[in-house]
Amino acid sequence: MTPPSSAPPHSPFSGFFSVFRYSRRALALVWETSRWMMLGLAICTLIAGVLPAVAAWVGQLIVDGVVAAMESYQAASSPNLWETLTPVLGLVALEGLIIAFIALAQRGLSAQQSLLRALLGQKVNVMILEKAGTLSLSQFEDSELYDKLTRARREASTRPLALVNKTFGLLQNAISLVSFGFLLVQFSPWAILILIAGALPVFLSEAKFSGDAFRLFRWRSPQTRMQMYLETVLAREDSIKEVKLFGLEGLFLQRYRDIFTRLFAEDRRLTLRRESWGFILGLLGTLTFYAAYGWVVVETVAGALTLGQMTMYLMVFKQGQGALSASLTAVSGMYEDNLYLSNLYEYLEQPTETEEGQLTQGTTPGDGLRFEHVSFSYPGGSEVLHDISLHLAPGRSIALVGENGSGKTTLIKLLTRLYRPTKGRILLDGSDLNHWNTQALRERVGVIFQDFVRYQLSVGENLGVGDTHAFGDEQRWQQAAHDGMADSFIDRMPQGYQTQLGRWFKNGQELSGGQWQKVALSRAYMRKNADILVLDEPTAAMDAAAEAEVFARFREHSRDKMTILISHRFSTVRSADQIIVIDQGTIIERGTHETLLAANGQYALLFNLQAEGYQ
Ligand SMILES: Nc1ncnc2c1ncn2[C@@H]1O[C@H](COP(=O)(O)OP(=O)(O)OP(=O)(O)O)[C@@H](O)[C@H]1O
Repeated sequence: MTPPSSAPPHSPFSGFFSVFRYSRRALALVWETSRWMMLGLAICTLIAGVLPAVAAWVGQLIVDGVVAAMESYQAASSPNLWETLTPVLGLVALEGLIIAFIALAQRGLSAQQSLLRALLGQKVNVMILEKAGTLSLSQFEDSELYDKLTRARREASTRPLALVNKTFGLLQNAISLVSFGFLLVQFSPWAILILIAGALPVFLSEAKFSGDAFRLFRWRSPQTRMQMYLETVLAREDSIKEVKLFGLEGLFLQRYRDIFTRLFAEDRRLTLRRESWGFILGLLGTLTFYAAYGWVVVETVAGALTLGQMTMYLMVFKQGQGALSASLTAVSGMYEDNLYLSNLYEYLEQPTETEEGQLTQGTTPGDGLRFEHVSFSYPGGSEVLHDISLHLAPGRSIALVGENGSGKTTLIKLLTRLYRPTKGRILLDGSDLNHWNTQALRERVGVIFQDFVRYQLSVGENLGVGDTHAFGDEQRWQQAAHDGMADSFIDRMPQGYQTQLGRWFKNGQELSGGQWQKVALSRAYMRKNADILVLDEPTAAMDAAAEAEVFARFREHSRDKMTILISHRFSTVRSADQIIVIDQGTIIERGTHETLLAANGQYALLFNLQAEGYQ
């Protein structure tokens, strides 16, 4: 399989520097999250960068001081041990102090990093969720975008900080290196070259393998998503019932294991290659270090260096090499973080539909709703609605009837502008829906879809979501529950409207299918200003008596509203002013119950079929 076209170029180093474009944004993100902590990080980094070289230099002074003290002590006629030792002990104390400061700076770094990680994780997650709120339904149904979202959520909340930490780590090591270089150059400029030559190969291999790791991660994201999905199905209360009854655990677990085995094989291959190359090239670094070691020893024996200088150079070499390879690894790690961050920004920069309309009122108030030659195809799919025209005036009702998959719900999605027609137009009060302000439009529509959401919130809040302005308004809940016939069972619940629903949280109560439907219906009644009421299969789970009463109330409530009702039960739709029969996306019949029966077409056929079933 080939990686997707959006993957970075294959050659390990082409485009290497271009990916650093996200570093600046990551830094800006951290800066916005907490300026003080970023400054604190910078200061601690500076201290932790400079002090090791100072410690090495003081180390040299100590060794040379000890040698000088030994000589002067032995040469003196009346040696005073304390007097001879005082300067050296002073240096030892200074070294101890420096080391304590380095430890303090490092603690400061790790404390600020862990606090920043929490703040930044929250900030990035909020950014991801805010963006999710601006995406259209069709974008959500696009699997590529969904992949981007999953990838962004999985990794990107930790990556910005990782990038910033590495940037600071790099800075710290660079400062150390410059100060080490300053000491080392006095020995020989070649020593610096040896240091660099030893570390370069490891860096190049790291850069290549981190690019490979990223491409792997990106390419496999549909499989990872399938794994996450299987985890959900196997471990969530809403699916476990069916999983148990059909005995699906073994089947799904096997699929879960198979995906892991495949992914793990790839991981193992990459890890082994990465580490073997790292080891081989790392050996080169060790070799150069010991070459330099030998050189310093030779120079010391030859008398060109003091014992103190030898100790210092060896320390500087060792630490310098460590700092150099750490900086180079940080650079390749930054490359990796940048690649991951590109995910986040790709997702955040996903274009959203521009809000075209500003209308909060139509040009012909009172005209109602009109579909004019509307056709529609889902993105990438074939046409599911063909040339639909209809008119619904205030105070009137329409019922949509048709087989499964004929396009009834799709029509509602167009009306609520979750999708836009591919041909024709939809008018509300004489103005094209596209010209309406989305919020003004949505406030006019109260809709319950068949797959309404069962929120794991209190029963009152489950009603309140119907009108965000009255989300916590208990009086409005009660009124809506009364209208939707949910009040009688809510009153019997242990904590009334405060009763927690669902099983996710402590003391959560589960409702029956019909009770949930009454909650959903009441939720639609929360929308007091809505003058278009849409009920998509609102009573499928209710008993016959409840259904009859629901519709009696519904008619009463919707006297001056426009109502659209979708139902497979003919007893429900027969009282609508106009019944529209849809077949494979086309309107094939329309009229009242009586005229359609008289016409003896599809409606009459289906009605009689259902009536027979009841006899
Ligand atoms: N999100 C989607 N993406 C692509 N195709 C879809 C989508 N939703 C529905 N369809 C297709 O559109 C057609 C109409 O579906 P729709 O849900 O409107 O039917 P319906 O009449 O409401 O059916 P039912 O009575 O079963 O609820 C179906 O063929 C379905 O496969």
